[in-house]
Amino acid sequence: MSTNINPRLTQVFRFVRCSYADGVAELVYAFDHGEELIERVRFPHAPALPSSHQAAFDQALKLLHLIAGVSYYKAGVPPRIDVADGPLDDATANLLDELYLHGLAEFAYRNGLDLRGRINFPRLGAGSEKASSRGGSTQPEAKALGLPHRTLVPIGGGKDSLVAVEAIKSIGGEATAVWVGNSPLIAACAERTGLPTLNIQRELAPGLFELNRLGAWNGHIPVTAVNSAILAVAAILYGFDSIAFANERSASAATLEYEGQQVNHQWSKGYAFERLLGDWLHQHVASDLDYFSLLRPFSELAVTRAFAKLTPYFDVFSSCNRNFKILGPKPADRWCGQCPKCHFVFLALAPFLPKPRLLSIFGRNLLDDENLAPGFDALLEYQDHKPFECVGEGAEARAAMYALSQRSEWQEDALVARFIREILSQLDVKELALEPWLQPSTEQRIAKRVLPALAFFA
Ligand SMILES: CC(=O)N[C@H]1[C@@H](OP(=O)(O)OP(=O)(O)OC[C@H]2O[C@@H](n3ccc(=O)[nH]c3=O)[C@H](O)[C@@H]2O)O[C@H](CO)[C@@H](O)[C@@H]1O[C@H](C)C(=O)N[C@@H](C)C(=O)N[C@@H](CCC(=O)O)C(=O)O
Ligand SMILES: Nc1ncnc2c1ncn2[C@@H]1O[C@H](COP(=O)(O)OP(=O)(O)OP(=O)(O)O)[C@@H](O)[C@H]1O
Repeated sequence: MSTNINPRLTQVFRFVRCSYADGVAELVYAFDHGEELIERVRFPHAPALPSSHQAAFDQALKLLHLIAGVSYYKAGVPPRIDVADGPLDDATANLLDELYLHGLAEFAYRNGLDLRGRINFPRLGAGSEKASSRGGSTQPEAKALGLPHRTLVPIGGGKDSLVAVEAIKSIGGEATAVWVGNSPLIAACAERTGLPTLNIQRELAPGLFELNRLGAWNGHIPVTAVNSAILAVAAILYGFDSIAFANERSASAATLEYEGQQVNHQWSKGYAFERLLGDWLHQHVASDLDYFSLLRPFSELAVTRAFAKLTPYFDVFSSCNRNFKILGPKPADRWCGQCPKCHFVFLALAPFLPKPRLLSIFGRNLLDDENLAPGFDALLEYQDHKPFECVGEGAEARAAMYALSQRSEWQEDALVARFIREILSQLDVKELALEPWLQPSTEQRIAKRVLPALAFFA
């Protein structure tokens, strides 16, 4: 990218081309006629692709190109989107319109932008009723590829994916722990699972960092969608029939509502995206490739209860996202203790772990630090909205805090005592029970072969 381009002033975001050779996918983008931005995804020890799988692979790669473009599109959000390959079928255009609008909703809100009506991927037969095909696609399924009955289990370094791993291990069968990027923390968690591992490397186009320095728009992107698309390519390449994410039910709840639009930091972890991508893969890639979340029926509290039994992971895992920066310094400890993820995971594990055990994981008692009151207030949605982070619903944070307020070993800690003193009287105690949060819901799309893994949570 020539250094004098201000991406905020560009007119067109272009999906230039994508290619794959020798285990490396190249995804190429540009603003107007500026320099190319090239993202590379490296698939280690990639096997040769059988010719019967080529068409499916090409479709998955094309979707990855379109989805990963969100990191670059956001730098300028120009009024036009151009896809060099030509317009998209309705299902593909719908998926992308939804992903870019909702996945960038936090980005738009925090930058004071309104993306409604601005994101229109070019579609075949443009002018046809966009809304009519939103309700459910009638497109037939792609053919089955006879993919091996093996599961890719993405690992994020935190508690959720480790719970999913153990649930899948409980039913036997082949599974591989897979992660994108070069985090040593995630690598250590993946090793600890005892499963075979697969580490896919992703290099953002260096030009993006230059654009950021030049004052590009910047903010949150739906990174789970990017990881999901990478894993769909991997499933076809290496031969897996299932991709089992660990996105909990609570991820579908909006962070806040603004001018009639729901803003959800975790949109691409939510059920709406899971349905869109799962259906799209069945229609365009292979009818026997299943993409789903194994934790979809469960709240964050149900997940932390399950994780509390997984002691072998206590000295390796971390949910603190500050560990996962590509650039810049990482925290000295696995838990920074300052961010909403640290606060939430501490609070959500507390009802299910002996107190000394919890303190040994975090190295300190976050609920006994007055300075952290604003952080915990936001989690409880008390005088603030839920933080822009991957945390549970306000109501489940309140249920966890209430449970602690009833226990002598926690009652005197600064923030629990403050909850009892200042907040509890404003709440309806009937709505603070922990038990309802531990019940699974029925909404899920888990592949039939993997469904018995739900017994792990009984
Ligand atoms: C680790 C993190 O939280 N990063 C966010 C942070 O980025 P920062 O500038 O502080 O440092 P880097 O992570 O090194 O990124 C440098 C710049 O690169 C761009 N970028 C990075 C990754 C990517 O996939 N696309 C990109 O465009 C971006 O311009 C960075 O500035 O702040 C950024 C700006 O707000 C965020 O975009 C970074 O978020 C990452 C994409 C990220 O991986 N975040 C996850 C921890 C995250 O938010 N996960 C969500 C998943 C929700 C979902 O729907 O997918 C969650 O756990 O809830
Ligand atoms: N780098 C990554 N590579 C592959 N999958 C990832 C990566 N980071 C996160 N994921 C997956 O995305 C989903 C959401 O991530 P999330 O951070 O919520 O989970 P987690 O790290 O397992 O748990 P926690 O909520 O404690 O952080 C999980 O299925 C996780 O495995």
